[in-house]
Amino acid sequence: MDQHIPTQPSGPEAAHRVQQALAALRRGAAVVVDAADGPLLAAAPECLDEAGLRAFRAQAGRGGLWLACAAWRSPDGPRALEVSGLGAGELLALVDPARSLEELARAQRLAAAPTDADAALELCKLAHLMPAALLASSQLDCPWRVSTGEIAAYAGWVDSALIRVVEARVPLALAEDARIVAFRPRDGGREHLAILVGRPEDQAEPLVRIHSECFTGDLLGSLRCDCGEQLRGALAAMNEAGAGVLLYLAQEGRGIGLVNKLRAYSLQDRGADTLEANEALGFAGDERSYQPAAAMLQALGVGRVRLLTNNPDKLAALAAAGVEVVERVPHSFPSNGHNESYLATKAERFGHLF
Ligand SMILES: Nc1nc2c(ncn2[C@@H]2O[C@H](COP(=O)(O)OP(=O)(O)OP(=O)(O)O)[C@@H](O)[C@H]2O)c(=O)[nH]1
Ligand SMILES: [Zn+2]
Repeated sequence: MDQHIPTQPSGPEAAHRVQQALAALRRGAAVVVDAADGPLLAAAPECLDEAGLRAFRAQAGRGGLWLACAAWRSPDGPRALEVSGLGAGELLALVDPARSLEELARAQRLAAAPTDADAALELCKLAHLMPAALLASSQLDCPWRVSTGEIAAYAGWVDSALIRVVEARVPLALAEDARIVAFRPRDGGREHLAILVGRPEDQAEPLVRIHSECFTGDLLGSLRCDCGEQLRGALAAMNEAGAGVLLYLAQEGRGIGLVNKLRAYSLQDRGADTLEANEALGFAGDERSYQPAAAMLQALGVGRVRLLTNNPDKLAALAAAGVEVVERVPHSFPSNGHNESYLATKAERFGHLF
């Protein structure tokens, strides 16, 4: 048996193994999570077709197949369903967050998930897939293996350093004197961008905005949220003030990824609010880390800021990372006929200061 014994849970080699596992999951292949109780074979049901499921069964051998979902939790941990006889379409239907919870609860077929199911579910989150995993215990060889320690250490390792890659002048309609500096995460993932208006490094306390990517709001002008207005409003305020830094973080959907955000939207269309929708999918309300934002400010030599935000988490995260927030500058815009309840939920359930 190819028993993988990690020396360090974090570092380039461990990160490489995690990344290979993420890519494998996304194309429907099975990966092995080396856990305390032995190897656990895992695949993402949303990426499995019938052929993939057959291959999974062959790798799993004679043991049973379990389906775990981060949303199916009891106070004792994740729960799972015995799914040995089911087809790929049936598995997918079971993890459909819009219908499964209720049905499963009624049938009361949920049992305690195999040990270390959480690590497999975390791997799905890192792959920006739905946190649901088909699981089996396996003794067979598999080219993609990661340990639970490597999975746990991965996000922190990625966030702990950024590489400053390039700087270019990019005149913007709202701020002609603008530059973009790109910062690449340590795992070679998508770059975070700092948009510098004027010369913020020359100001004692420049305006700063931490903005998480929102494809729908920023680019398409979606009216479901306030992101587009916040983005453009921040650039205009910085232009007006003569300088500022807008950190554009590659953290779509508060860190759950665009596809999962669209899943959350579809749950919101059935009555959930933005927090409940995240939770029904098995995510926390907010899955972001502001470590990259603090690291970018430090790299840019900006240690004291006036932060454009309504989000208390951003204030706390910057302070904890050693960036002094001398002032919170409120950053709200009128509602538009589609985002009233989104804005109300931010105030009522996320503690946003309006
Ligand atoms: N999961 C999820 N993400 C959403 C939803 N609506 C918007 N987002 C994402 O939320 C993020 C926007 O967050 P920010 O602009 O940083 O706003 P904020 O956390 O409200 O904080 P401030 O605007 O600074 O007060 C973007 O990544 C959006 O894609 C939603 O309904 N569900
Ligand atoms: Zn948005």
